[in-house]
Amino acid sequence: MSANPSYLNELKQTGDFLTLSRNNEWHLDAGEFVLDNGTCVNIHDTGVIEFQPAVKTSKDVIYSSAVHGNETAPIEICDALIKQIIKGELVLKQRVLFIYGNPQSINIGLRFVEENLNRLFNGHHTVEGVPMNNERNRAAKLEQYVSDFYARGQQGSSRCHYDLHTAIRGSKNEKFAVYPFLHGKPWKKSQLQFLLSSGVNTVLMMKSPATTFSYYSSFVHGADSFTVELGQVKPFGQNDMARFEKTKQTLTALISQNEVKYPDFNASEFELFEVHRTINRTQDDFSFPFSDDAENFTGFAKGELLATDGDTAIYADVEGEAIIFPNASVALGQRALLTVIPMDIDSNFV
Ligand SMILES: O=C(O)CCC(=O)N[C@@H](CCC(=O)O)C(=O)O
Ligand SMILES: [Zn+2]
Repeated sequence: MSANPSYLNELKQTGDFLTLSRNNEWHLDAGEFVLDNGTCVNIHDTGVIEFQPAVKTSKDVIYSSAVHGNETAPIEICDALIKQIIKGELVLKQRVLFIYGNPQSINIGLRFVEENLNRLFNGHHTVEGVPMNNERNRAAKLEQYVSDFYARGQQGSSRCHYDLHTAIRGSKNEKFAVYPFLHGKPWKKSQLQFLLSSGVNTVLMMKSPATTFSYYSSFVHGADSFTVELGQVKPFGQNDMARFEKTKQTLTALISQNEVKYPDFNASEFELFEVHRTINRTQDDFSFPFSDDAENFTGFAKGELLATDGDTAIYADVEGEAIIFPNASVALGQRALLTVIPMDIDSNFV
């Protein structure tokens, strides 16, 4: 590590960590400085910047975006927050680590470069017989940055990680979150209240382990961790940022206040779904019977065709089985579709 990398002066002036990361697609020398308000700024790598306020903190917060490079709204939100912090306009009360997952994929305006980064976490980056590539190396490093960040936190601090995305398709429920599989541990009403305050009233409960960034932080670090879908993919400049104001305010409050009070939990304010099944693409010849305009959360009647995988036709097996993240172009063996069904609030909530 260079004690004083040449980019520091400009970063202090502009706060533009996004451009710095985009100009250094896979590596940036580490650097550090202290803001006038006492907050320590640590740049760990390209796209990875940590802020440690001088005060005693109680939360270790991670905001990630650009795990998929074409999902720009979350990148714009994080860019604005980072600039405000570096310029001293937003004063922190909590530790926060911002991550731009895949800077090169931002530059090419695509979901990924060689391989979907969000299928490589929880150790899946390193598999015997599978050659490493930039995304596999990046997933391994991001896991390490997350581990180090949580390890340096105060004893007893609460841990959270919001991995911010946008969906490829339009969605009947514009914003929604994926609650990773908790292996039987209860879901938290306080987290649902945080999501509601962010403008997210729809949550999908996963039923099995995953290779996603949010599952990794949840499973390995016990963080309250979510994939948060904030609308539909759009190029930079075409996002209606007014639609993300509640999200930005709630993310801001979490890191700039000692304790945030949310209204009491009221089940009627949420739409909760459980994952009914995951349909993987196993054949080159994989297709959906519906158009690219079909939105996430579109329900199908029992017996209707959902997908064709080679010679296998897959039909809805319950009334109202609804589609999430249909993508016929995924790599063989990967998830091409999730289906969900409505879920009641039951005793597995605390
Ligand atoms: O709209 C789509 O098809 C994908 C949007 C997206 O990137 N979603 C995440 C969800 C991760 C999770 O299941 O927690 C992904 O597919 O990686
Ligand atoms: Zn995504």
